[in-house]
Amino acid sequence: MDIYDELLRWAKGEGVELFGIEPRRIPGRGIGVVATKDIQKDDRILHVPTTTLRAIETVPKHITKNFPKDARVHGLLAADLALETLSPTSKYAAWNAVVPSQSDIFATLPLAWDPALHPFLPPPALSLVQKQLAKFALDHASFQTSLPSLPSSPTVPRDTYLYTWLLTNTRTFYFETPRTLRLRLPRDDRMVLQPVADLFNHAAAGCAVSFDAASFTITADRPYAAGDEVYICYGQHSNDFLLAEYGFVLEENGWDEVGLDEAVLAELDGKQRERLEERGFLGGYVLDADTVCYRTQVALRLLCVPLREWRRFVDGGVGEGEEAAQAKVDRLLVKILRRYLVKIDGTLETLSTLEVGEVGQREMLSMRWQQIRGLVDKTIMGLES
Ligand SMILES: C[S@@+](CC[C@H](N)C(=O)[O-])C[C@H]1O[C@@H](n2cnc3c(N)ncnc32)[C@H](O)[C@@H]1O
Repeated sequence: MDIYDELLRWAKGEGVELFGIEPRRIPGRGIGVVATKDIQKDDRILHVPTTTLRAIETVPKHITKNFPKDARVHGLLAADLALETLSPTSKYAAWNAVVPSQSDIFATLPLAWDPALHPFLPPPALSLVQKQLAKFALDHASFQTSLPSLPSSPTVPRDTYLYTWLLTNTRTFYFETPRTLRLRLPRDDRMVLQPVADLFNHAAAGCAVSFDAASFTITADRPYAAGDEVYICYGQHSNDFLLAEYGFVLEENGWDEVGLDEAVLAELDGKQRERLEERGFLGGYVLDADTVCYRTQVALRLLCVPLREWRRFVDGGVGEGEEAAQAKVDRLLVKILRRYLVKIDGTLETLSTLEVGEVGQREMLSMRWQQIRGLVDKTIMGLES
């Protein structure tokens, strides 16, 4: 019996039901879920009882009681995995056997890459990785403090905990349990691990995931032919988000966007930044395949029109010289984006000769910067036409 059959046998015993799908190895994406027969739109394809979930409630008491009262669910689930995976008699052995290995996780997740590669992440991805590092440091400190009080005082290397922490980060679903609600945990920490449902890969549009107190259900969003990979959508995420949080980028991603803070903020002096801050418009500048965001328009307009006119624009008023003002903003934007293209090309050039990290990691970074270059280029062409 292979590891997937073993997982399905175990899952069936837990009440998990699969309808016309099965897990399969997919080149470049680890494991994914594939249709074993033709599936119609709205067909129910997976049903997972909430009793199978690994949640804050299922973390053994001897672990939770040694963690601080306000410990994050993420940190607790990772602790449970790190301690339980070490045990050969794990109740979750069938699930443990199919999840990505430590070396796979470390190769794909930027947080675990050689830090010398971090400056080459696009700024929005870098900012997410820095936030992850801060959260990991807190969770790891709690974990280390708790180890001596656990039965047999185990020794768990930092890398083992980092592995289970990242595994948790890439495989959890949003779910409200009685305890996450009672403790009023932040939304991003209302997480559960969901064996089998966690085998679905992501696409910009995918099957619908719904849940209630009793179960999670996944329903086909469209027809699938036998042999097709079936996806869910982890959220409306840009490729920078997917890279930082999940370690991949999509070739086709209608939710993709390019962060422009670096390029736009460089144009602003201290007073201008202060003005934008006062009105809630400092930073968060992005463009996507179709538009440059309103926040960017507000920031650049400050550089193009007298203050009184800018204030009227921010307040939603349109003055007489609106067309001329917008033309000025567009010209400035083209100039800024052209400068940004030069910077992107420099980054791509450096990446092509860099020797830190793994080849696959540098290729992933180059691919992402090429995507960003494509979106910036497209925007310039749109503005100039
Ligand atoms: C919830 S798991 C999905 C199952 C996973 N492929 C596995 O082997 O166990 C999420 C991970 O799957 C991979 N993944 C998901 N969607 C992907 C996609 N569209 N392309 C490449 N990798 C993807 C990433 O490594 C991500 O961190």
